[in-house]
Amino acid sequence: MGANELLSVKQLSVKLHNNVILSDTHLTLNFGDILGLVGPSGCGKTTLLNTIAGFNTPSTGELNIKRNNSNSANLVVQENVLTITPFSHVEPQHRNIGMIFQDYALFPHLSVEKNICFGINKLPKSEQKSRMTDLLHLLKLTGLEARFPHQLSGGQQQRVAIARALAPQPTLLLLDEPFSNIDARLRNELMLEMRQILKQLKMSAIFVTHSKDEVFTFADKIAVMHKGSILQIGSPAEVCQSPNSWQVADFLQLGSWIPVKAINGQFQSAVGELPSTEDIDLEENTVKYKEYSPKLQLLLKSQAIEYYEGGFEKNNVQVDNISITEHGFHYLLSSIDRDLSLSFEQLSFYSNFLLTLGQRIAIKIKIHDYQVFDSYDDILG
Ligand SMILES: Nc1ncnc2c1ncn2[C@@H]1O[C@H](COP(=O)(O)OP(=O)(O)OP(=O)(O)O)[C@@H](O)[C@H]1O
Repeated sequence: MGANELLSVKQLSVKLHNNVILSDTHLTLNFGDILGLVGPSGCGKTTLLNTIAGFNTPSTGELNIKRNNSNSANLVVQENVLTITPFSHVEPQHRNIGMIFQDYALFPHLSVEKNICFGINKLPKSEQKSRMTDLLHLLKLTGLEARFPHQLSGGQQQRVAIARALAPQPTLLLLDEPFSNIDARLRNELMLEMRQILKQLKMSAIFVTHSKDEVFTFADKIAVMHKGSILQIGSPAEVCQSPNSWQVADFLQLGSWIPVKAINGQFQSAVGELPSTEDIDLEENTVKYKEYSPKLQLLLKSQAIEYYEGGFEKNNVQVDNISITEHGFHYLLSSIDRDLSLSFEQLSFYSNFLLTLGQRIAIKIKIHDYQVFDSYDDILG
């Protein structure tokens, strides 16, 4: 493992009740990084988290977890690396990992104080007291130590769950959908505060979420999962700028999709020909599509759409839906061209121009570095 790596997962597969849930999964996490696992429901996010925590056993592959808290290369010694394989299981309590469950799993019959100290009750009383006082302060829970979980708000319960997970001073924190039970209005504020706390503690963390907004606010890196594998891992900016597959771009809703046909390197669409591909390295792009695939899709961001005012003879779309947002009017456009192979129904377009429902207008694509993906493999399953 590299000096800065806290966790490495190699060729991991996991079977549950004879079903393959994870296959050939690779992942590395550096000290101090917060990684968000995202993907559609059922893709295996919780299974991966539970396998790292030690609640599932790998069928193949290997996990390596460092147990020390330091990222200083010369302090890392081999004995501090736990290696977990199908033949060498390490119990969850020996992994030095803290886990926060979606429902927080606080002990209802224990006070805040006893919940927090649950995992450190073998330490001397003075040490327990000192860690608890620090955590109460850090998580703004001072004064609530005698309360029971049912006497706390959802946000306070989450803070207690975090304090309890941090008390044993884990190397890694795992959080399963940590913000899903928090009121939508408070969620953003709480995410920013929790992120600050984890950064202050230099704590490494992996969290699971369904929400792209959550992952962009809370994570340093994101891993997009699909059908039991990680498709792409990188910083939010890297993944948004260069999604490596149709599934990644689609899950993160990076733009609208319109069908295209490739004819000698030139793409045709229901809103005209795309700018020339002369500058595009087709060799490189062939990893994303096969020229004759029947399901080539262009990823189109609203800013790449140019509106021709008064160009009615070139009308190619009509306005099917209008809503008002903080970015101006949001229109959903469908193509007028009914060529089934190229028509589209929901092109998202933000503009300050006032258009009316059913109005036909002309648009043009103004991008030069467009991204075309092949969604055929996904349709085949
Ligand atoms: N104990 C189990 N035995 C058998 N199959 C399971 C078990 N736990 C989960 N699965 C299956 O594994 C797949 C992945 O489940 P998992 O909970 O890891 O997905 P997820 O991405 O976290 O989903 P969600 O976002 O809906 O929570 C699902 O098809 C689920 O039905």
